[in-house]
Amino acid sequence: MTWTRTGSRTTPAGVAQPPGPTQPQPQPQPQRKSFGNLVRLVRASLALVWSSGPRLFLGLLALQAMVAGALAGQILAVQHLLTAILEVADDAQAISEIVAPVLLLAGLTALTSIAGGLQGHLQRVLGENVARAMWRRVLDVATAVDLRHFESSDFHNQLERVQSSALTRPYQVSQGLITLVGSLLAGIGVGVALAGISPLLLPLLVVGGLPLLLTSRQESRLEFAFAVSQTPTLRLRTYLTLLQTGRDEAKEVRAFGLAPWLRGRFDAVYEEYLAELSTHVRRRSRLTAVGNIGSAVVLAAILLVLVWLIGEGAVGVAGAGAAIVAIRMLASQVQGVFGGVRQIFESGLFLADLDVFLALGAAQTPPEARGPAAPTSFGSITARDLVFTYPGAAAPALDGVSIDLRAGEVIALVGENGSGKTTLAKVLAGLYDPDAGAVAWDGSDLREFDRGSLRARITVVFQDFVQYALTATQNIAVGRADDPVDPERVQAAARAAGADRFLAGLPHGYDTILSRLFVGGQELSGGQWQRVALARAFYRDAPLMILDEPSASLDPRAEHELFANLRTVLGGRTALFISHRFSTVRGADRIYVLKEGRVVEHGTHLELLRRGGHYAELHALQAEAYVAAGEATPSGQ
Ligand SMILES: Nc1ncnc2c1ncn2[C@@H]1O[C@H](COP(=O)(O)OP(=O)(O)OP(=O)(O)O)[C@@H](O)[C@H]1O
Repeated sequence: MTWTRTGSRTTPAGVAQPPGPTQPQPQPQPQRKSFGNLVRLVRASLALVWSSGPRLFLGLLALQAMVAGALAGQILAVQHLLTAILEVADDAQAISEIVAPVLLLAGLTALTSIAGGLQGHLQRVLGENVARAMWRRVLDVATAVDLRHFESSDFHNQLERVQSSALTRPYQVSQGLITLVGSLLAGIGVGVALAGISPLLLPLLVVGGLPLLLTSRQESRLEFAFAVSQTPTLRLRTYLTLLQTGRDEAKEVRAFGLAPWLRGRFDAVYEEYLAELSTHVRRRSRLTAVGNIGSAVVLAAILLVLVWLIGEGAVGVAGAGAAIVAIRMLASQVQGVFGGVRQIFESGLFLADLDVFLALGAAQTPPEARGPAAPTSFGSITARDLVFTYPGAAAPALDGVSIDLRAGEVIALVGENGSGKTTLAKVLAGLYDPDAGAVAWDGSDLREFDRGSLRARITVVFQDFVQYALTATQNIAVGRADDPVDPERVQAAARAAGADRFLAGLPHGYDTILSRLFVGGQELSGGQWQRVALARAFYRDAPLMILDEPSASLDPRAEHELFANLRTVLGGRTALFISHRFSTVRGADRIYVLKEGRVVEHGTHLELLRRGGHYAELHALQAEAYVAAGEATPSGQ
């Protein structure tokens, strides 16, 4: 569904294009809405609401029509009641005449209230249905967009606005429309009743709503501009809240005594927001006051006209009483109509924002253009002249990198912090497309293959792998989330990663939840978690395995076992691993040494040592630490 084209680039063919991940996203502006845009917006919103709950939607419309009829009926009942009361004043015998209008008035009032309550319940359920439909779309986009978007603060601001403001808007458009139609129906009903008393009053009442319409359009623009300007502040506030309430952060906040400092920043950010909010609310209140004063002036004029009509004898006393009730009712219906228009207009501004976000998903490669499935195996992988720059970064993280992997090889990447190892791993895994250069499997560029199938052929263990608050089995089996869980393969993967023994010893074995966040959950140590992450990678069973510092948290014995058995466990699969420990790197078939985004050397451990370059220098620094005087052996040799 396309809402509007605000803020996005438009091709000559008129197709909305979202900004690329490396381009700064345009700051959304409150746009003037053309009538055509509003009609498109209303149509798209209605289609969404209809598809989310047609029966609920029809039910709401029926209730709205019922309320309209009941309101008109109330005016007539009031007029009859007043007439009957005046008759009783003249003739006490006429008291029985009062019963019918009283019962009618009571019945219609009850009907209006019951229908109103029911409407509230239906709206709640329908609103949730629509929200679910919108969540699906937003999550589809959030999980499919290029990883680079997540490096951009503009993207996060937009995502925040979509989640906090835009998701409920399609429903609000429909709700605004229902209110508008309902108020219009009720207004017509009451208007007809009022016209029967005095037709002169009708046009005056409609004019009474105009000041509100004019000011509420301005209010909508103010609201949207405020939401956009406050997104970064609100995100910072949420982040500061997380630091003070998060489980992982709690220990460091205490250890460093950060609470007062964090609270200070939190208060300052909140203070800033509250100050902006006060200014915004003052502006809105001024507009609301102007609109309402305008309406009140018109209403006073109408009442004066009514008094004049009574004086002229054009309206009787009962008619005047009923007219006063009708005027009140009609005034609120007119307000309802204009309120509905305002709601649609305001939602439109937010939906334009949502539209740009959803267009990011539309920019993903469509299924028919995804290319062939990646081959199930390869003879060689070649990366040539890779260049990659993170969005907003001044210098490239990879600057002309070339490496080769042959099937069955174990390749190591080494280099100082920030030299580009992890970035290279992500490009080789197809998570980032290089800005220049290419990665090819047996000569075919990775970009030619269907992304999903390519990812199925690669397994990656990141430095900051995810610790799922799921059972041990699920933590491993998410390695192949699309397949049914195979408990035997889960255990085999755990054995290969050295995780089998401690997982089997947990209170519920492999069914234990690996987090204390949930009842019966159990916490693991950092090294144990790393083995679980390795087991997940082994379970995935892909021909290429990329391991980013897989032994950083392992004890020396576990690390030794992992690398001593690596080739057996790999069973002919190709592995690329990143490590800072030369004891683990030395067994690799080939080592690539990165420095400032470039490969400066490559070869076997011995070749690189003999060369006496960067690798030999780093190796010597690490070796020195072990052979410092008096630490070499227990005997001091
Ligand atoms: N998400 C990111 N956004 C912007 N720049 C990044 C991002 N991640 C890394 N960088 C930058 O890219 C460069 C290479 O980072 P990379 O993580 O690839 O280094 P590395 O060799 O893996 O480092 P380490 O040994 O510390 O893990 C660094 O200058 C880093 O600051």
